Amino acid sequence: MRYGENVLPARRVPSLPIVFLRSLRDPFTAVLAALALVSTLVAAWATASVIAVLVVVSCALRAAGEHRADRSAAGLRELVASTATVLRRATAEAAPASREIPVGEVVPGDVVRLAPGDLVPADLRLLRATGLTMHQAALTGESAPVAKYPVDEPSARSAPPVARASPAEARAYDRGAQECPVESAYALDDQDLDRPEGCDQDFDRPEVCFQGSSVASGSGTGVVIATGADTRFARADRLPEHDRRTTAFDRSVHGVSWILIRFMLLTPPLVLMANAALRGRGLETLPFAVAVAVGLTPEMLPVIVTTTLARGASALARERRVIVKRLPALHDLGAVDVVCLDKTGTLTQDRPVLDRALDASGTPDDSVLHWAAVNSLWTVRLAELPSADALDEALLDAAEERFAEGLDALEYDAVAALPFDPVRRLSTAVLATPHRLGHHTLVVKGAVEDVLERCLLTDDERARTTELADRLAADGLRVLAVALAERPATGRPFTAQDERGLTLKGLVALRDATADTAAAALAALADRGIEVKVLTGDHPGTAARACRDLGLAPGHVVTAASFDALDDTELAELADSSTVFARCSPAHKARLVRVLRERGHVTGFVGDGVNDLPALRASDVAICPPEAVDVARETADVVLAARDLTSLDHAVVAGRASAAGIAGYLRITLSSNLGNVIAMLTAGLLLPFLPMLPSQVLVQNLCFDAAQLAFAYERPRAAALRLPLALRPREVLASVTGFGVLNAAADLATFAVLVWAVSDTRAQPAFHAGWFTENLLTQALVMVLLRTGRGGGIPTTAGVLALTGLLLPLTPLGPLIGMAALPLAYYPLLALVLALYAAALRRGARLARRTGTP
Ligand SMILES: Nc1ncnc2c1ncn2[C@@H]1O[C@H](COP(=O)(O)OP(=O)(O)OP(=O)(O)O)[C@@H](O)[C@H]1O
Ligand SMILES: [Mg+2]
Repeated sequence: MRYGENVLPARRVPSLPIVFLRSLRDPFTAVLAALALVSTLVAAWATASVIAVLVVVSCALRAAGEHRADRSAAGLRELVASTATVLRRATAEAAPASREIPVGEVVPGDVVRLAPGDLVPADLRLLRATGLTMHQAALTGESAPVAKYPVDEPSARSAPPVARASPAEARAYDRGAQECPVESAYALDDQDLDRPEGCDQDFDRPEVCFQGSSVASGSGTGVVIATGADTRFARADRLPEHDRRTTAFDRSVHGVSWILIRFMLLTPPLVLMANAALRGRGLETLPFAVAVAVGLTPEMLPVIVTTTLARGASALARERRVIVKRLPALHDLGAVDVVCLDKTGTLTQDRPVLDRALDASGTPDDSVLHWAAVNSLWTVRLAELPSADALDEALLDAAEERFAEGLDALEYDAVAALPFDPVRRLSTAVLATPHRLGHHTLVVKGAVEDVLERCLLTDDERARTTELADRLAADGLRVLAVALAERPATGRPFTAQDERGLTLKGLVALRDATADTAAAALAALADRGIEVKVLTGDHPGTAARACRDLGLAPGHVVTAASFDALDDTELAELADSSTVFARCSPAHKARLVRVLRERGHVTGFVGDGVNDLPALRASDVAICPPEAVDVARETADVVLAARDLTSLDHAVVAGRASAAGIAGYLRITLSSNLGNVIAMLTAGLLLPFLPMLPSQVLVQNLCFDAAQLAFAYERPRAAALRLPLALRPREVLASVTGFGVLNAAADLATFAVLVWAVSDTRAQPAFHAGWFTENLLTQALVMVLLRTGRGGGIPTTAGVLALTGLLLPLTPLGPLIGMAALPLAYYPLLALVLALYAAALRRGARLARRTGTP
C-alpha cells in the first residue's frame, strides 16, 4: 500500500513499552519518584530502592493492565466501526460502482460519497454537494453545522472522476486547482502549521470536508486528497478541547487523587518540623518522613481502576453485547442519575407507516400523499448518496401502493432540492412545472408548525389546521404538513428564502410503533433510581402519547421554543422538574443536557440520529443503539445491544459494580493508610526512637499493595447496585477520616500494650515487630469487614496477609529488616485490641451504610 492505512496516528494501539513509559507520567508515580530522589540525596539507599521497586512494580502492573484493556477496547471498537462509501472500478474497463469499504482502506484519489450521519473518512475536496452541512466541532469547537459546497465545479473534467485514481491522477486534481485562485490557495503544506490562527481559517474552507467532521444534513461527493497521518486533523497541533471537559470519573477518582497528592507532599515537611520541634531530631528523620508519605499513597489505585473497568467492560461485551468504547465511561455510567433519550428510533421503532392523508379541512385527500411522495422522491433522488430517511421511505411505499401507475411515471423534472435538515425541519423539492415553460413548482413538506409559518393563511385557517394536527398527534401519529408554491424560474439557485407564501395542501399522518423493549427498559431505569427525560424533535402531542404508551408519565410537555428566552439557571430548574421536551433542535437537546450537568446531575444521553450529535457530545456518557448513524456510533461511549434498550440497564449495573469496587478499594486502603500515618506520627513524637524503620514501613506497604489487588476481582452486593453511585471526594474523605482515626486508635492501643509487654523500650526490634504484626492484622480485618462486595478471594487474601503479619518477624527475614520475636504475653493482649477494633469497625460500617456514604 503506497499511502499506508488510513488511520490517525493517535488511534493506533500503543505498544507495551510506550504504555509503560506513559504510566510513569501518573501523578502518584511522580510524587513517589520525587520521594525516591530525596532519599537518594540523603543517602537513604534502602528507602530509595524500595520506592523504586514500588514504582516499577505498580507501573508494570498498570501498563500490562492498560495494554490489555487498550487492545480489547480496540477490538470492541472494531465491532462498531463504520465504513465509507466509495466509487471504484472493479477492473480498468468496468464502470465505477458504489462500494462500502472499511475506512482504513480509503486512499488518496478515491471518490467518496457522503450522506447524513456519515463520518468524513479522510480529507476530501468536494466535487458536488446538495444542501451539505457539516459538524466540525471536533476540529473547531464550533457546534453549529457549517455549509460546504464545491467552489470550482470541475467543468474540465465533467465525466465522473475515476475511482481509485493513480497518484498521477490524484495530482491532476490538484493541478486542476491551479486554474482557480481559491483552490490554488489550498495547499496543506507545513506553513499551515506554523500559522497559529491558520488552523481555523483552514477549517473554514467551504470546498473541503475534513477528516474528523461529519455530515449534519444534505449529501456530497468528494475526492480524497489526504489520508491517515497526512490529514489536517492528524496534523493539527491545537485542537479544541472536547466538550466533555470534566467527567464524573475525573471528579471522583482524580479528585480524590489530587487531594491525596497534596497530603503526600505536605507530610514529609510536617514530620520533619514536628520531630525537630518536639524531639530535637534533625535531618536523620527524613527517610522516615519519606516512608510515611509513601505509606499514605494508594499506588495501586491506577492498577485497580484499570483492571476493574476493563474486566467490567469485557464481561458486558461478552454477556450482554454492550460495547464500552471508553473505559472511564463505565464508571460514569454507574454514577448516572439522569438519562435523556430521544424518541424516534430509541423509544419507537422508527418504521413509520402511513395512517392517513388529509386536506387542510380534515377530509381524506390522496393528492396530499401524492405531493408528499413527490417531495420525498426528488429530495432522495437529487441527493449525492441517495438514502431515504424512514419518513420518506414510508411515504414512497404508501404512494406506490396507492397509485397504481407509480410516481415515476409523473412527468416532473426536478430542478433542485433542499434536503431535510433537523434545524429547519423541512425539505423542499423544486420541479419544472409541467406544461408551463419557465415556471417552477416548490413542494415543501415538514413539521406542521414550520410549514404553516411559511404558508399564506388566515388566522382562522391556521388555528384550524393546528388543531387538526394536534388531534392527530394526540393519537400518537407523526404529522407532516405539505405545501406548494409556483414561481417563475429566475436562473439563480433556490434558497430557503424562496420557501415563503406557500399554499397549504394538507397533512400526512404516520404511525410509528413503540420499540418492543422500551417500556421494560424505562421501568428498569426508574427502579434503579434514574430519572428519565425525553428530548425529541417531534410534536409535543406525539411525544406525550408515546411516553404514556410506554408507562412514562409525560406531565406538562415543554416545547423548545418556549425556553429559548430562559437563562441557564431558569432552564435548569425547568429541566429538572419536567420530563418531556418536544420540538428540540439539535442545539436545544445539547443545551438541556448541559444545564442538567451544570446542576450536578451525571447525565447520560441515548440517541441514534444526526440531530442527537451535539447532545451526545455534551453528555457525561454518550450512549447509542447499534443501528445509530455512523457519527453517533463514533461519538458514543457505550453502544447498546441490538434492538434492546433493556441492555442499558445491564450496562448501568455493570457501571455501578465497577464504581462500587473502586469506592471500596479507596475507602479501605485510604482509611488504613491514614490510620497508620496518624499513629506513626503520634508514636514518633512520644517515643525516644522511631516507631517503625523506613524499610519496615515500605515492606508493610508492599504487603498491603499485593493484598489489595484482590479488590479488582470483587463482585458487589445487590444493595450497592440499587442507586446511582457517585463517588464524591468530600464524602469519601470524610468516611476515610472516620475509619482512619479508628485505625489509629487501634494502633495506639497496641502501642500501649507494647510499652507494657516489651517492658524495655530500648528493645526496638521487638517493638517494631509488634507494630508490624498489628498493622497487617488490622489491615486484614479492614479488608474483610469494610468490603462492599463478595467474592474476589478477599477472605483468603486477608488470611494470607494476617499470617504474613504474624510469621514474618519470626522468619529470617525479620532480623534482616530489624525485627525480633515478641514475648508471648503480647499476643493475648493484641487479640483483645483486635477484637475491640473489629467490633468498632462493624458499627462504623453499619453506620456508613445507613447514611449511604460510599
Ligand atoms: N424527511 C423529512 N422531511 C420533512 N420533514 C421531516 C423529515 N424528517 C423529519 N421531519 C420533521 O422534522 C421533525 C424533526 O425531526 P428530527 O429528525 O429532528 O427529530 P425526530 O425524528 O422527530 O425525533 P427524535 O428527536 O426523537 O429523533 C420531525 O418531527 C418531522 O416533523
Ligand atoms: Mg432520533
